[in-house]
Amino acid sequence: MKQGYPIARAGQRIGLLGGSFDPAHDGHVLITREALRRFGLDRIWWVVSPGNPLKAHGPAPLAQRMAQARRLLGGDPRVEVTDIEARLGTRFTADTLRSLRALYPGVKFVWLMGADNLVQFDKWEQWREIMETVPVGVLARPGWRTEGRYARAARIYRAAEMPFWASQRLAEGPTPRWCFVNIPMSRLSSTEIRQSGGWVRD
Ligand SMILES: Nc1ncnc2c1ncn2[C@@H]1O[C@H](COP(=O)(O)OP(=O)(O)OP(=O)(O)O)[C@@H](O)[C@H]1O
Ligand SMILES: O=C(O)c1ccc[n+]([C@@H]2O[C@H](COP(=O)([O-])O)[C@@H](O)[C@H]2O)c1
Repeated sequence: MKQGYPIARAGQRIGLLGGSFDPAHDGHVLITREALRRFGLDRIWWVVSPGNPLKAHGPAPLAQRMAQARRLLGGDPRVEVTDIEARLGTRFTADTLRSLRALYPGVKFVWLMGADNLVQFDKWEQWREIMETVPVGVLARPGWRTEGRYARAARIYRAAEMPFWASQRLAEGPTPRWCFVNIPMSRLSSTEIRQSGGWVRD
């Protein structure tokens, strides 16, 4: 594997949590720990985005966000903070996933997101390709549980939804498949932290 790219073995179940992490907070840590357990994952990579294609304002510098995310995680060996999108030169998730599949044959990737992202998922570039090629794990977020469950993408792919009690098998088997899990929730958000002055950009 090229330098700077995370290591993974064929057969490993790896969750990908994409985000701006501007800054990372305990809500991210909570959903990461829950996703590991609920979706039966071996590892989770935090895919720190160079910039969300749907957001008009750019985030803090990538290096600053990566360093803060690593400090927050405190060296949990199951979680890796990666700048893989900057390395791959991808911005859209569908492109990132296509590149990762080619780079890591045999690795079982799962795309993870909070319920708020499921609501706007049908606006993402080639979102159907994402659904058709990668299992998707959705984690409850305060204020978004109901909207998430009835989002357009959720309705279109209702037949591919796995029951919560089978969530541990999300990474195995044919796609499309997705699963929504109710978890203990955190109200934290990066927007609120930024607005309260809790994150000063370099
Ligand atoms: N408190 C939370 N509960 C559940 N999911 C969350 C929570 N915070 C973030 N997420 C999820 O983590 C991923 C990355 O989130 P992101 O970096 O955008 O943080 P955010 O707090 O949503 O930021 P912002 O407020 O800037 O939109 C997204 O899939 C998002 O839905
Ligand atoms: O591919 C897309 O069209 C797309 C549109 C919006 C968001 N995303 C991804 O969703 C993840 C969460 O984004 P954000 O900015 O809400 O933290 C992050 O990995 C983004 O690259 C992807």
